[in-house]
Amino acid sequence: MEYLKWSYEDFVATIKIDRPPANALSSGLIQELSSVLDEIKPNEKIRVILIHGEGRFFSAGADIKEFTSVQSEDDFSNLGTNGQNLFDRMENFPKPIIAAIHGAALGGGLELAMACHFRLVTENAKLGLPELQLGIIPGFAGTQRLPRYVGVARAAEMMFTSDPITGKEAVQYGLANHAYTDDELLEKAYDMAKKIGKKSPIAIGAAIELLNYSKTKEFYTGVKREAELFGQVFITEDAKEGISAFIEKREPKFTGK
Ligand SMILES: C/C=C/C(=O)SCCNC(=O)CCNC(=O)[C@H](O)C(C)(C)COP(=O)(O)OP(=O)(O)OC[C@H]1O[C@@H](n2cnc3c(N)ncnc32)[C@H](O)[C@@H]1OP(=O)(O)O
Repeated sequence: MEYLKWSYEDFVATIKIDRPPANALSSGLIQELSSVLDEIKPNEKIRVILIHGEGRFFSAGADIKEFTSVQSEDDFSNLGTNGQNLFDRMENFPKPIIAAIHGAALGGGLELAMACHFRLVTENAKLGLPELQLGIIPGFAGTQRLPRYVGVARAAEMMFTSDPITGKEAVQYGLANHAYTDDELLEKAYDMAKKIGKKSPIAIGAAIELLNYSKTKEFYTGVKREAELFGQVFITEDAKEGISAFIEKREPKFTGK
């Protein structure tokens, strides 16, 4: 494993995202996460998964630098579908997955966290979907999951302004369950994971399946349309401008083309 470090103890697997400087979710990292889930699924010594990030952030999202090597609408759309599929698998995974978020969970980083069964945060963490700042749209099912947690109006504000909310606000809005100090986060998250690990894995698996019944057919129609538009928006001049502006560390100038 190049980008993930993981181990398990007390029925809890801890997966650390370790891809400096921002734990950006490259296609290689997404592939590794999928392989880790393959290993964890049959392992009876693992009943709960805790995901967190090494360094300053949980994850700053999909790897914007990798975007510059993607050429076509279809390739970009497929990149979105890959992430959507992994995150759907996580949400339906038979073992609970908890995200412990410090620093920032932005774009794909928040989409990853939203696919976990719940989120614990630090008070000052930044959570947001800033893709519109890049002239693109969220593409790992964030357009469908964020409104389920915070409501359509708040999701609209977060996406349209690209402004993140704090960990404290995330708890108020229902996006995260609890906010802790930086020092407390991992210990509290691990304690909670251990507590869940003492439950019957059969009952927990059944509870996860039942919780996911609230996901409607519209969700899957929505993520399919998200993948199409993710590709269509990516081939615009505005997307080239937004991504270049990020890499060149300047404000983008969008023209509507
Ligand atoms: C389907 C999904 C789509 C997406 O997820 S699109 C991506 C959405 N995410 C974002 O737009 C977030 C972009 N990043 C930021 O806004 C900022 O960064 C932070 C708030 C996370 C941190 O800001 P600061 O503390 O000022 O650090 P820094 O100098 O901007 O970043 C440190 C290094 O990390 C690289 N980096 C940050 N985010 C990404 C990313 N998402 N993809 C690739 N690289 C990233 C930077 O470029 C830089 O690198 P260097 O030190 O070489 O200049």
